[in-house]
Amino acid sequence: MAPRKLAAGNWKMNGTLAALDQLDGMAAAAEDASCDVLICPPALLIHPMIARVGAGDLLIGGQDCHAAAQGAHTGDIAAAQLRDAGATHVILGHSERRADHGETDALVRAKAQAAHQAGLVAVICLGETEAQRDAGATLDVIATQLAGSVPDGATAANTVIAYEPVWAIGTGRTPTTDQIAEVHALLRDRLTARLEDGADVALLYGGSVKPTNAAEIFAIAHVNGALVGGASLKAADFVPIITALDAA
Ligand SMILES: O=C(CO)COP(=O)(O)O
Repeated sequence: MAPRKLAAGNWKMNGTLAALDQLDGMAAAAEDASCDVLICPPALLIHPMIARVGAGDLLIGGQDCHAAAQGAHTGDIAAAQLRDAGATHVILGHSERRADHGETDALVRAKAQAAHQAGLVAVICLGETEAQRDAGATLDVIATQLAGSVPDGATAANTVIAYEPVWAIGTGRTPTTDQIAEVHALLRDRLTARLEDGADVALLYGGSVKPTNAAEIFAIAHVNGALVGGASLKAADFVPIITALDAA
């Protein structure tokens, strides 16, 4: 088995019901493509999205879940509630949540465990800051985040890892292909050493992925797809990224 290719869109805190119009083109591209295609909208849009696209090939996911199965956690969402709404995946440990909500590797690991228990695929995000890269600490930072954020029980079927350098998110700046290759090789090595099917875990790159740079990024060894922010909001931008991944 090889890693399944995945084109994933993270809508972050963007989109209202009017944005559902963008889904039709994305759903059509997902039907045509052999790679997996996932959109993670704000939680309020999960149900309307699934109602709009039906049980087709376009997968819908959440952007976070609580580590507990249920209970007194005002404002939070449980993994089982995402699953109940029809989500198949949940993004965890995005750098914006690590920064805005103080999420640690241990918390991300606990959330991933909750996601697995609920039957969701955890898309676990890792990435260095610009200061960490400038200090030459990138590989150490990534290895530490990976070791701390991935729970026991992770498999290629229930876990995806997304490498998202913090300085590349929403900036239009991307690492060189060598820099991406170096991190993805480390991820593959560590996952293969730790998990029985670590060679098959899908590894995504994220950070300023656009239609113009997607093909170059998808040609890098151990890049099995992308986690796309801004360019996943419009079908005109996201569909060419899906097509590039399918062709890679
Ligand atoms: O954070 C990201 C996806 O999770 C990347 O965002 P951009 O594609 O907008 O840089």
